[in-house]
Parts: sequence; structure tokens; C-alpha cells
Amino acid sequence: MGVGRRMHKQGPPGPLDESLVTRKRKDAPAAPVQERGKKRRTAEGKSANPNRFDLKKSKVPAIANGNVTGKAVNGKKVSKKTVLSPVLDADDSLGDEDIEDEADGIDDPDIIEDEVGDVSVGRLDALGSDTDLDGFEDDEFVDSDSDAAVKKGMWSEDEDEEDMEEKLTAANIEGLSRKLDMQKAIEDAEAQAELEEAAMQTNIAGDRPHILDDEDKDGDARPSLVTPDLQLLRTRITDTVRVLDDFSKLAEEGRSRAEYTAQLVKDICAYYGYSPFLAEKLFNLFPPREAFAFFEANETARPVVIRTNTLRTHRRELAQTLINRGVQLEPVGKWSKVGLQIFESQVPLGATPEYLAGHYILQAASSFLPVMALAPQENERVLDMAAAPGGKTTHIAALMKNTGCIFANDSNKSRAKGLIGNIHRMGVKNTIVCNYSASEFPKVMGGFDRVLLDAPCSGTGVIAKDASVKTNKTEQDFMRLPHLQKQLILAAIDSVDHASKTGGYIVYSTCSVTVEENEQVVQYALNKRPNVKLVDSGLTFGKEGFVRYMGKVFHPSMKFTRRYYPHAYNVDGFFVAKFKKIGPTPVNAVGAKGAEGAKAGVEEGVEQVYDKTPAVEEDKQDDDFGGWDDEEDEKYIERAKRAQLRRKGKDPRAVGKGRTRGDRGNAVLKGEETAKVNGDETRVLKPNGKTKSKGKSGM
Ligand SMILES: C[S@@+](CC[C@H](N)C(=O)[O-])C[C@H]1O[C@@H](n2cnc3c(N)ncnc32)[C@H](O)[C@@H]1O
Repeated sequence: MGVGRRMHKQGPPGPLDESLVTRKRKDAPAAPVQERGKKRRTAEGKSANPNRFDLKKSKVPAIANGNVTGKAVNGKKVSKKTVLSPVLDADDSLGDEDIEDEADGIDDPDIIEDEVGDVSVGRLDALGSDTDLDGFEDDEFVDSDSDAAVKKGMWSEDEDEEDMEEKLTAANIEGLSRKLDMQKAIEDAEAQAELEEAAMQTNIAGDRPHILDDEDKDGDARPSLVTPDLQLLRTRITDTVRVLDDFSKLAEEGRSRAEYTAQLVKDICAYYGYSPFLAEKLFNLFPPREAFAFFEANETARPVVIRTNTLRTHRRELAQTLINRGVQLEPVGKWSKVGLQIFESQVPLGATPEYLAGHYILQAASSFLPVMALAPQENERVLDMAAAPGGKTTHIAALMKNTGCIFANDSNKSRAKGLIGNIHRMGVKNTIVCNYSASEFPKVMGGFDRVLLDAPCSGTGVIAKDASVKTNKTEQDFMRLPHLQKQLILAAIDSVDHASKTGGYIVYSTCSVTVEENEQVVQYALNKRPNVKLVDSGLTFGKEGFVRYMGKVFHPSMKFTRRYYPHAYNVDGFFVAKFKKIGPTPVNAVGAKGAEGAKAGVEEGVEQVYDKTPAVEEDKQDDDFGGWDDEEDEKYIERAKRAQLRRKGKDPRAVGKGRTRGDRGNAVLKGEETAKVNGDETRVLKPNGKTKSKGKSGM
């Protein structure tokens, strides 16, 4: 079998270890290197729509992935066509079912990973499932500061590590030598970049680059070129970044920062194909140079990573077996004991016997992080509120060594079925799948030791996988999604038992980098639930969440939250926040609506006061940050829903009437006693909140 599509698309990924992280940070100024990368987009090839960006023509050098465009790897030319097809695949794969989802079109890096993977895998492949035979604390976290951790090999565990490493090194020698080649290529590129940068600095020393139009002194940015010369555009972007970096020295007289910034955002839209709305939103997250690195990193696929299912195997064994099959790989980094980064494969990773036997799952590296932060313990009761397709559920099950009980919920029926498939493939036996809107959850049941809310989001962290995000997210999306996320986060908090002996934790995560979907949602939760506080996630890397943003001030503990960016860590953009519930749900949080109906779902002996209604009947937030205006939002939400239906070719009026796939209710599996997958049976939640166990997969 040939090398998979994905491998061709992305080239050998760069290592994700922390040394690289540090290096990449330092690398920020090296952006001009990529200028040499002979972007092959041409003016002729550019779509008439300036916001449309034909990625097929974009050959951005893969510095972030440790390779340069077109570099031959093992005799094979590495192509970088990447990102466009994933978009289409991802959308297609959601099919019509996503209409019934409250947040359809929402990204899940795992899913996308699955569907764009080179490997000929079904939609479930990307969903991780995995297990850790060793305790979480020991296995998932390695204190990178400690000497022991540094001395420990990446394959560390209880065996003779050096022996093991030697064997694997010998078997994997080709991959490792290629890695050295890659490192050399990066170093050469860096050296070249430094030279070019130095040359440029010399050229402009004392000179102020002429960027803004002469006639345009009234503050309007220069309009985008009708048929932009991409090379010129790029040069102008780098020049503008440099001016903004050293404004007093390099700005032309009489020009303001705002003028340069407006021009830069406009050029970014034209060059990378973003809508002005999203380009500005993302640009504002970073200083100009870092923003440039972020947009640039979104043009390159992230490394292919698999997660070992420790319920079925050990990472060393899996690595050895895959190496024997012609897969070139290495551990993902010291921060994870279960991840393997794939450099190249002679076999489709979604069809190996090991894959089919559930020994691993294709899963984006950053998707490990929320589960690591959650740190589920054996014998706990855990809720995964938005679980499909199950990458994180199966990881949780592995960390719990199949003990205790996980409720894995998703409001999308077809995705919930996929979740069941993954659970079976990965040998998970402690999980009950249910199909509610997560906002109902305190009503359905509560008293969990830990809750993971991996929330539906806009996917601005996974643009490299789904370039459609560049243009299809609107202002309404950034009203509608945070609104839903705020509902769900309160539901997550109210579902946790504050008196849990081992837990009492909630983890909130998204694969988006916007403040509206992250800090603002977290701040809302802090405002509405004084019985929770943010705590250290225990994650060894990641940037601190914003404590201030565009004039708004968040709670100082927001620094405990973690942000992940493609340009900083070569992982998908992600956000992770961990809360500890320190007191019972306040009585005023218990809404009147639905309180009666909630009784059936409350377990005997659980004394905590749970919210009995979806968390929307809150008093109006007094500030706009971290709050919402129900009525005002409702208009946006409805409008966005209608627009979304129209985009899918459906008539919103028709959908409103009669029964559609979208109004089958949230508990699609309600009333079904068992669901059969691969001939095996699993327990599903009964409408009254009780469960029934049948078949081989009993607890
Ligand atoms: C980011 S994905 C979850 C990925 C999953 N945690 C994993 O690791 O495989 C978000 C999920 O939220 C689900 N979803 C959207 N709205 C929901 C709601 N109101 N309640 C529960 N799930 C919802 C979507 O169907 C989607 O599967």
C-alpha cells in the first residue's frame, strides 16, 4: 500500500516535544523564512472573490512541520496541497443529521482528523479511544522541570527503557534519520531566514517602507488589489508587521498604527482568504507578528498523531508493531505517555489489524489535553457531556481502567451511534451512552465526580483542517455559540457533586481560540456560580488565558486556563479550563421550570441540590462580557439557524412545520433498551434516567 493521502499532504510533521515548543516561540521572528517558500498561488489562480482562497495553489513551506515545501522525503516529494479537501470532507460527512444538532457545523478536531486523514478510515477512526494501564497521575503528567523527567526516556515506564529505546531506534532508524534531516532543514532555513532578515533590516535601516497609499491620508486603508500579486501582498504583510513592531522608527510620518493595522488585516484577508470579520477577530488575539505566525500556521496541517489504547496494549508494543509494518513514528513528546507521532506510513493507519482491534485511535494531540486536565480517577462517576465521536470518552475510560462509570452524552443521534462504535472497538466497558441536549443534564441526573464539557464551537483552532471556517463563520455564530456554551457550562457545573470525595471537577474545552467562546464563557460561569473556582489544570504547557482583553477585565484566576495555538506548539488551537466545585449549587440557580420532571433522574442518596432546568432563566447579566441578553440573542440565534438551514438547501419554514429530523427530541436513544454495534450490545439510558444492561458489555 502506498503512503496515505495525509502523509503526502502534510509532509513529515515536526516533533511536539517541549524543546520544540520553546524553540518555536523563539522562532516567531523567523517568519520571513517562509517568504522563500515560493508560494505558488498566482494572481490568475486567485478566485474573483477576494475572500476565497484556493489552497490548492498555496504551497506554504512547512516550517512549522519541520519540513520545507517540496523537500523529498525518503525519495518521495512531499506535497502540501492540504487543507481544502478536509473542509469538504468534514462538511459532507456530517450529512443531514447535523441539522438536528443544536450546534451543527461545529468542529471537532478528532472528527476532522478522521475524515481528512490520509488513511482510508471510516468516520470513527479519528475518535480516540484509549486507555492507560498505569495511573493517570503517573502516566500522563511528567514534570518537565524535574531532573528525573528529563533523564527518563520518552518510552519510560517500568521496563528497561534504554534497551527498549535502542530496539525501537534500530527498527525505526529510517524515520529517525529523516527526523535529523528535517532538523537540519529547519536549521538551514532558520539560518537563511536570519540572513534575509538581516539583509532586509540593512536595506531599510533609516528607511521607512512605503506601505500606505499616498492619496489615502484620510485614514482609509489601501484597498486590496483586484487581482492581487501574492508575492507583493506577502511582502507588504511582512513590511507592515515590521513597521508595527518598531513603529516610531519605521512608520511614515503622519500615519497612525490604526492605518497600518487596517491595511494589514485587509492584506491578510486577501492573502489567506479570510472574511474581514474573522480575520480581525483572530488578528486581535495577538501582537501583529504573532498574528502573522498564527495565520501562517493555519496553512499547514498539524502532525498525524495516534493515541495508544492502554486498555488493549502498551505504547511500546504498539510502536514496535507499527514500525514492523513500515510506519515511521516516535513518541509525541514528554507530556504524553500514550501519543505517537506518525511521520510516514506504508499502510493505511485506519485499516491495520491493530487499529481494527482497537489498539489505537487517530486523534489530534491537543485533544488529549482536556482529558489530562480532567484527570479522572478509578471508580469515579464521570459525565462527558458532548462526547461523540468518543475520542475523549475512550481516553477517560482508559485512565479509569474501565472501572467506575462514564455517562457519554451527545445530542446528535447519528454521532451518538458512532460513539457506541468506538466504545466497542476500544474495549470500553464502563460507559453508558445517552442522547440528550447537555443543557438538560442536571435534570436527567447529577452527582458526578467529574464532568467534561468539550463544547460545540466555531473551530477557529482547527482552520488547518477545515478552511471553510475562514469564511463561513459570522457574527451570529459568535453570538449563538457562546450562548449555547454558557448554557452548557452551567449545566456541567450543576451536574457535579461538590462533596465528591475524589473529585468535584469540571473541565471546559473548545477547539476554538476566540475569547467569546472561552474566557468569556468561563467568566460567565464564575459570575453565575460562585460555588466554583478555577484551578490549575496540571497541564505542563500552554499559554495562560487572557486576564484582560480589549479593555475588558476577567477574573485574575483566568490565568489558570490554558490556550494552545498551532504556531506556538504545532497542535490544533485549543482552550482548556478546569473548575473545582466548592459548594452546593445555589438555591437561586434552581429554576422552577421542569423541576418536577427532574426527580426521576436524581439518584437516591445524593443530597446535593441540582439545577432542575436548563440554565437559561438567569437574571440578566449586567455587563456584556460574560453575559447575554436572552431576547437580543434569540433573534440572532433564530436568524443564524434559518441561515444555516438555507445553506444546507432546506427551507426553514418547512423545517419549522411538521416533524423533521431536527425535532425528534433530544433523547434519540430514549426508549431503546440496547443498541447493537458490531453484534455486541451496549447499555443505553432509559427515559427515566435508569439504565439497563444487556449483552456482553455489562459493567
Ligand atoms: C467538539 S465535539 C465533541 C468531541 C468529543 N468530545 C470527542 O472528543 O470526540 C462537540 C459535540 O457536541 C455535540 N453537541 C452539540 N450541541 C450539543 C448539546 N446541546 N448537547 C450535547 N451535545 C451537543 C455535537 O454533536 C458534537 O458531537
